[in-house]
Amino acid sequence: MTNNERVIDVTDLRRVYGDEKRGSFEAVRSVTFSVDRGELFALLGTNGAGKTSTVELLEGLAAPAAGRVRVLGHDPYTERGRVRPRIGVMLQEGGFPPELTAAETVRMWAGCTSGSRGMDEALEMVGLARRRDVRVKQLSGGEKRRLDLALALLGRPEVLFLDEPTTGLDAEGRRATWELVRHLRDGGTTVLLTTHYLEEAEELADRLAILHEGRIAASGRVADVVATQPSRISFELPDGYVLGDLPPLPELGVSGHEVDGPTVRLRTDTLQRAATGLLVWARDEGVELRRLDVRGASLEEAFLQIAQDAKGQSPQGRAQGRGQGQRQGQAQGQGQGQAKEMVA
Ligand SMILES: Nc1ncnc2c1ncn2[C@@H]1O[C@H](COP(=O)(O)OP(=O)(O)OP(=O)(O)O)[C@@H](O)[C@H]1O
Repeated sequence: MTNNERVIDVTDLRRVYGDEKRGSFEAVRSVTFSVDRGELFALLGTNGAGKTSTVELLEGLAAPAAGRVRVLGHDPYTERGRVRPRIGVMLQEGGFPPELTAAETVRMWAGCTSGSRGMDEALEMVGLARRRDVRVKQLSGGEKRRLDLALALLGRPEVLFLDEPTTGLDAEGRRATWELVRHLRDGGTTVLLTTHYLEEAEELADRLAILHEGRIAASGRVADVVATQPSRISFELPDGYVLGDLPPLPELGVSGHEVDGPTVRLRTDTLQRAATGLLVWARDEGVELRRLDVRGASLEEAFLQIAQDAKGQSPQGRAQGRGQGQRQGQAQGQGQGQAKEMVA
């Protein structure tokens, strides 16, 4: 539950690596977003998009080149002492001493954390209670990630930063971590998550931002980001039929189509109208639309499209994009004559 208290507030954030002498690189370029108390916010993006670079600034591990960061009302870099005890951080790589056991690792860490949750409780929460006496070097990759999470939870943080928390976990471990993160969020913990698993963001995030080359390419509630993408209908044309035999696609609210042998794929922002129009047509014709598949857009489709659009806007992306999409028709022209040839 959120209560509109801005726990994370980021305005026009920039991060630059290197220097003028060796050459510099701007990894985070004018990023602005905020996260309310009790909200789970996901940062998504392709490799190198700038997720970790952004999160590190929020954790106070580095100072921004420009812009403003506030976590719990404080600058996490210059007021680290005020912010650090109230946040939990799960980095991408824990780097624990390999000879210590899981329990010793937690005990060592607990010594550096104020307001500690008990060691047993932390290990229990991440499902490592039975592995407490196993040395870190003997833990699996997924177990190490969970140990990392246990350490982040020790201080009963108000804000939890999770950088790719389920990378390396099997399906069961991933589900268990989702369950735990949801439970923490429901208990009022504010969570900032980075992930490459779009299903994870779909499952957990109240809101998200998609980063591309250091900029936010799209943001909002998951449903709103997904709703920017068209729904899809695919089916096989009945024997003896061609695309031009269907009702006019613009009248069905179809915004684009592809024909691949007998398979027709339609894109539409008015799914019910298009699906109804097609089914009524099939009934009236007395034919079956084989392999009929009707589906709303997914976050994965939205992500891929947004990343592709963002790439297309960079000079390099435009050059790469030339020549793409030639097989895709626009409903306005419909290209039915050409499609007839393709399916005849
Ligand atoms: N210490 C550094 N020095 C120079 N460049 C860096 C440094 N750390 C990251 N970068 C560059 O900054 C860009 C953003 O990296 P970052 O790790 O923030 O991306 P990311 O979105 O977290 O990627 P991934 O999903 O692969 O973890 C990349 O081009 C990366 O090569």
